Amino acid sequence: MMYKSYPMFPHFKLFLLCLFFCASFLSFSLYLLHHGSIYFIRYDVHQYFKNVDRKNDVKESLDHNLPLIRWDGFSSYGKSEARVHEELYRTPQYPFLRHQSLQPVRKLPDALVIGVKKGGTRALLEFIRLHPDVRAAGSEIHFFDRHYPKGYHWYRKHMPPTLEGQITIEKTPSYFVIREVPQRVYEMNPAMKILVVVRDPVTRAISDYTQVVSKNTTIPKFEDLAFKNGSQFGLVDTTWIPIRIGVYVRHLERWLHYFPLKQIHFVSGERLIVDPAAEIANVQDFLGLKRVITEKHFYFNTTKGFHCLKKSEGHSSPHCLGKTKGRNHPPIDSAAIERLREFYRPFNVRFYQVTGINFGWP
Ligand SMILES: Nc1ncnc2c1ncn2[C@@H]1O[C@H](COP(=O)(O)OS(=O)(=O)O)[C@@H](OP(=O)(O)O)[C@H]1O
Repeated sequence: MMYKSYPMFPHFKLFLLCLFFCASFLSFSLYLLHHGSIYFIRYDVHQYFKNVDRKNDVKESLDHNLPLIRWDGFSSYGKSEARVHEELYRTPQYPFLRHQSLQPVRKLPDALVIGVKKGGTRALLEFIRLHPDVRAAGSEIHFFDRHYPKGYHWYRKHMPPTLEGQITIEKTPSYFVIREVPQRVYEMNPAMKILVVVRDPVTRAISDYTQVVSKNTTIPKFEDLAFKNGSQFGLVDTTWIPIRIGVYVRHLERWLHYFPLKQIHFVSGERLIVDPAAEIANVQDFLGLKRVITEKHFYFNTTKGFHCLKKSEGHSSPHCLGKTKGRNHPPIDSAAIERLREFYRPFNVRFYQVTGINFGWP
């Protein structure tokens, strides 16, 4: 009788079971659609970079031209929520959000600090790398002068890992003066942003000499090296490298053969010492970065006699550049200094004309 009044009962039970599974599957799918797409996108990005890496291994391809992967992981959020998240994601103060979204990747540099030696290149690099959108190779890589035959793959391996939107910077001060370097940089990336810190060439030469003498106390006096034998500060020895480096316009002309002036930013080494925030503001503009590094990041250390950093990557406490930066220079005969100023003056004037900047060197 029971079976007669509910003839469909056994199938009905099955029907209910199916309904339960369908409902569960549907809600799980909806959940995935809402939250899970982020993981699929992240996986795609990861795969993309893996493929890029593999391609580079084989072809040494120019990965500076790789398109940036745009984040659209919030597309499944409601519109306003997506905007809020996207804003947070793009704000430099939230690197951890970025960190969650992309695999870091080593890229060839977007910008180079090419010189000049003893101009203040370390200070520039340490200051600009405070910016959350900048990653820098810590040491001088010397790719374009010493290690060029090792190829782009080798170079890229020496770059720090970056996240989307971050730029990579490398500094090797000898690049400015080595003949082959401009062409090599151009061939790798004609859009390379180039930074040069320049300093009064006489002070620069003395600084260079100070470094040499600190390693080898037996070398002759500065005056004996800077002038031809017995010329009594008459004939400047232009074969001596510390003198040659200071003829900036000659080196610059070689770079201008490959790069337009607007792609080269000049930093005044003197201003970098007295007002680092102002110089770094211009550098941030040149690199297309938000002005994040300001005077708040620096303090003047009276013992060192230079500006130091309140904190930086790898340092949570205030610190200055190392003791090889900001050394005392040996006393140099004033007549020798005057003669060197005379020697450099026409080259400096030409340099001001070419760059359109008067650096005000005496
Ligand atoms: N904040 C701060 N602290 C210390 N030193 C500073 C700073 N800003 C600029 N400078 C000047 O940087 C000079 C060294 O230049 P470089 O870093 O280009 O030298 S190197 O080519 O990398 O060896 C170094 O030259 P010397 O004074 O001759 O040692 C400094 O004058």
